[in-house]
Formats: sequence, C-alpha cells, structure tokens
Amino acid sequence: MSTQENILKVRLEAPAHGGHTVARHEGRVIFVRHGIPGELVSIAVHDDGEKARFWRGDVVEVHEASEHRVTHFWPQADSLLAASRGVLPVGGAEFGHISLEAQREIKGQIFLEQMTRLGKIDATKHGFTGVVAPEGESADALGWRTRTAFVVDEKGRLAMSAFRSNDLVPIKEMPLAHPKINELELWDLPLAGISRIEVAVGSGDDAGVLVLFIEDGTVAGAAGRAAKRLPEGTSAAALTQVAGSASDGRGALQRLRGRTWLSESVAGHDYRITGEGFWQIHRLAPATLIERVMSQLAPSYGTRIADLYAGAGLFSAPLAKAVGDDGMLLSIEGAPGTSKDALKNLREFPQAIISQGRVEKTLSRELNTRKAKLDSIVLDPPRTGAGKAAVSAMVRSGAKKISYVSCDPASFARDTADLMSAGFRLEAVDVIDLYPHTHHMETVGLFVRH
Ligand SMILES: C[S@@+](CC[C@H](N)C(=O)[O-])C[C@H]1O[C@@H](n2cnc3c(N)ncnc32)[C@H](O)[C@@H]1O
Repeated sequence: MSTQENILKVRLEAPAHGGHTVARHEGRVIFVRHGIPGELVSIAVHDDGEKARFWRGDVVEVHEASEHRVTHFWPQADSLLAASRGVLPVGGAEFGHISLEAQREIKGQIFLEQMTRLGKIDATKHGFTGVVAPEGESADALGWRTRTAFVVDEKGRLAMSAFRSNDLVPIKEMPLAHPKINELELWDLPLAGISRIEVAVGSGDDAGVLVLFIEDGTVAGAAGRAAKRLPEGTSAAALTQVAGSASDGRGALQRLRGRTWLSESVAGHDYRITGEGFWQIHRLAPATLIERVMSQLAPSYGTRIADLYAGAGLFSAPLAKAVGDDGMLLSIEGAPGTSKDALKNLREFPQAIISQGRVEKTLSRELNTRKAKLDSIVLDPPRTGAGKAAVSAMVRSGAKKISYVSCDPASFARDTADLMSAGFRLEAVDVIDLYPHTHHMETVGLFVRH
C-alpha cells in the first residue's frame, strides 16, 4: 500500500460491476472496493491522476455502517483490518464483509443494470426474480471452491495476490476452498523454488485431490520434494507450460505421484478431467447447471443439439443420452487437452461428435460438412462471452432454442442484445450465486426464436 495515499471521506452510492460501489468527489467518479451502498466511509484513493477519467479507492474506515455489514470471515481479506496493519487485503473474497442476503441483492442490482444498459432490456419482464443460492448451499456458503490457485512468495511462503495488485499476501487458510484443500496444509510444505500451485478436488465424498506445481521458473526438483510431503492419497503433477497449458495440449504434465487427472460423477454420468482442464468451480455447480440446462432445453429423442464451449463434456453427456441414437450431439471445445477429455467422457455415445476448435469457425464448418441444421444449443463461453461471430453462427445453425450459461453479466447482456436483434426472445433467466463472497454470478438464460 502506498504511504502517500490520498484519504477522502465519501458517501457510497450504487453498486457497480466488478465488485465496486460508486462514490463521487468534486464531480469525479471513484470506484470503491470493500464498501456497501449507503455507507459513509473513508477511502484510500489510488490511480488518482488528475487526468484519470475515474479513480479507484479502498475503504479504510467506516463512519456510518450499513445494516448489511458483517465481520469478514477471513481476517486476511478484511480491508479494515488490513488497513489498520498497513497492508493490502488478499483478493478472492471481496464481498465477505456483506451479509449473504445483501450480497445476492447487490448482484441482482448489477445484473439488472448491465441488462438495461448493455442488453437494452428490463430483465424483470423476462423472468428475472432475483439471485438465488444453489440448492444444497451451506448456511455460511464457505468451503465451495473445488479449484484454487496459489503463488509462492520470494520467501517460499504460500501466498495469494491482493486484488488488482502484484503484492503477495502469505496465507495459512483459504476459507472458500473445499475443506480437503485446506487439509493439505500446503503452507507447511517446503515451497522455496516453486512459483505457482493449483489444487483441484473432486466434488464427490470420496473425491481425490490433485496438486499441480506449475513449473514456469520453478527450480528443478522443488516440485518433487514438495510432492513427497503431501498427505497420503494425494495426487501431484508438475506442469510445464510451453506457450500454453496442459489443458490445451501444449503443456507437459509430468506425474509426480498418484494420477494426473480427477474423476467426477454428476447426474449419473462419469467424467475425467485432466490436470488443469476446465471444470466448474463451485462444488454444486455441475449438478445445478445440468438441471437448469436440461429443464430449459427439454431435449427430445432424435433431435440435434450443439454444446458450445463444451469443456470436458459436462452438458454433452446428458444431452447425448437424451437425443439418443437417432439424434446428434455436437460438442465443440477449443482447448485440445480438454477436448481429449470430452472424447473419453463421451465414448459410450455414438451420436456424439466431438470437435476441437473455435466455436466461431467450427460450428458452421461441422454443420455444413454434414448438411445439418440444429434444433437447440447450449453455450457456456468464457468471461468474454460469445461475441458477434459466434452469435451469427448460432443464428445460421437453425436452432430454435438456446440455453446460455454465462459467468459474466456484461458479456451476457451484450450477447443478449445481438441474439434479440437476430430474432430471438429471452424467455427465462436464472441468476445463481455460484461464487458466494465474491462479486461474480452465474446466469442461465433461455432464448427462443420467434
Ligand atoms: C466456462 S468453460 C465451460 C466448459 C463446460 N461447459 C463446463 O461447464 O464444464 C468455457 C470453455 O470454453 C473453451 N473456449 C474458450 N474460448 C473458446 C472458443 N472460442 N471456442 C471454443 N471453446 C472455447 C474453454 O477452453 C473452456 O473449456
């Protein structure tokens, strides 16, 4: 934290996308973290050049607290505590000072605002009734992350980054992580010489744990030494990233102990996920999203469906089963490594076509080759959304129903506007709190061609 910070007393206004609350000072907008709308706070302002269009700030003292303010469950992520110690709070739990109910209320306001401004529609008229917790969520919504990434600081301590900063904060717990990740007690391992660590745990009761030591800049032998000290039954691998990663097939995954992949079982389907290949992060996300997508698309026997940005085939498996031998399931995934997982995961379905490539080009190419049209689509793109080229390919595919799974309300809203101008209408939209204590949210929207 800079020692020459500009401290301002401000009243916090509306929430803004990205985990901020808007404040104003002499006409300039300041995006403030760690506050709650309505509060009177002191903020440490940074990025505060005179020419900057807007400034950023962190709450360091609360003068009038919101009724929704609670004690942060993770002292190292508590901005007030961190400010009193002259350090930055660790990132990753930036809503932990807000009651869960109010977090969901704020996310709902952000969703509506993004849909109005970028999607040009009032989502309350299209079925949006508020942000809901996934079924089975615990009362405190902790311990949900089945994937967590750590770094190692220059003193060999396990650390995480402060939000929007290169500063590293040494840590000894990660309350949002699945208990099996904390039970590894990685902070007690000899980590000197290692740069990054990613841990994944299967969401089942007997699920395995896989620790990946990322080898960029890592000292030879350091990963092997740390792996030997992991608890019995833990798998470990070293990942060398050669202009890519294991999940895109260009990295090299070297087994250190146990397996180099995890197994998952969701809604009666078994999946294998290699190394750092994509899998939904919240322990309840896979089942929650399959349920939403299947209920929106209601796939019938003999139909043709595409699963776009398919990952290891989470939605492809139940969809392939539903369309049966007479149907077609086209599963498109960009990362070669993850697509190889999809091939294995869908082996039992001859009606599944696994295609590796970018959706923007691959969807039309696969349909043209087969002279086929689609009945429906599910898409689950990365944070950047589908974009105009993919939307236009979806429109040309003939699909009448689209179930759109999104982890970013801004790109979802932009793609909504494009789908609507191409003749689709938003029939239903669910926003689910699959990232509690952070500003993120998951949306599942059903679009129908009219
Ligand atoms: C949010 S994940 C969804 C994966 C899967 N639906 C699931 O739930 O497990 C997005 C996936 O899209 C892939 N991807 C990103 N951009 C892509 C593109 N342009 N074309 C195809 N796949 C892409 C990523 O590799 C990643 O596996």
